[in-house]
Amino acid sequence: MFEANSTPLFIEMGNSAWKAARATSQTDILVACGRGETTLQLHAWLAQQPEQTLVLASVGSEAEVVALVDTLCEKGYHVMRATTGEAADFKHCYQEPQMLGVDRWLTMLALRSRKQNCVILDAGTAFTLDVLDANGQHLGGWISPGLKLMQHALVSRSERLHVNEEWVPGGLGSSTQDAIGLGCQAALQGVCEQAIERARALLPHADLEVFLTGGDIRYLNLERIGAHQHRPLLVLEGLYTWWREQL
Ligand SMILES: Nc1ncnc2c1ncn2[C@@H]1O[C@H](COP(=O)(O)OP(=O)(O)OP(=O)(O)O)[C@@H](O)[C@H]1O
Ligand SMILES: CC(C)(CO)[C@@H](O)C(=O)NCCC(=O)O
Ligand SMILES: [K+]
Repeated sequence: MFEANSTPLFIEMGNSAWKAARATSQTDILVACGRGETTLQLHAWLAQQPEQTLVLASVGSEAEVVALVDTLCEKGYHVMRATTGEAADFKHCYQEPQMLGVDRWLTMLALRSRKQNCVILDAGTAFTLDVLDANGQHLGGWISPGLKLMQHALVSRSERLHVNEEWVPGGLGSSTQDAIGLGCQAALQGVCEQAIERARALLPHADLEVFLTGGDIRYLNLERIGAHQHRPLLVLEGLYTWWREQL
């Protein structure tokens, strides 16, 4: 389909990490190929990749993104940047359309061709919900703190509190770290379950497809979520869809 050296790298600049993927040559399937935290790490990583065309989207500040794109262009890369905008067969409901985060917009772009009612749960730095109906209408969503943000909000307000990366699983914690881990995990689980419930209430007679993405999905009790598809690269899939439609 594409020449290996003519297909771009797809890069999402998230709130705390960047993630990259490339399309396999035979199919439309994306494969994750890089991840890092700083732009310095991104430049070092890019220097080792063959691609010279970059398709990117960023939830960072406009000044940061512009500076990054300028630097990449100076280094000789051809950069295509996706921003929240308009797309055929899909309409989002924000009164100020550009205010919708590009990561959220891209997940819906990736799913709109299904013409299904979709619930999209993204558990990253922030937790986001978006509901897209079968007519391609975005009904709206939620934004709440992600797991780490919740934990750090507690720690930042009290000298006494500390968190662990991992905590002992179970119902109740018998240390501060476990109690915070379990409490925040329960909050994340709760927001996911309520999100699905709310979407069902809005679309009572319709089938709903539930899509999960974001690294913190691993902390969810998936049995309680019910039928779902786990799509770790959903934002990048949307970026790929966007790119295909620019050609
Ligand atoms: N490949 C990975 N390597 C290391 N940590 C990961 C990986 N994937 C996910 N994680 C962990 O999962 C958490 C959530 O991941 P995700 O990539 O969804 O969000 P994020 O990078 O924190 O947020 P954002 O997408 O807003 O930048 C991160 O805090 C990270 O610690
Ligand atoms: C909510 C986040 C931080 C999730 O990554 C991002 O989508 C964003 O910055 N959004 C802008 C605000 C909004 O979507 O309403
Ligand atoms: K995200």
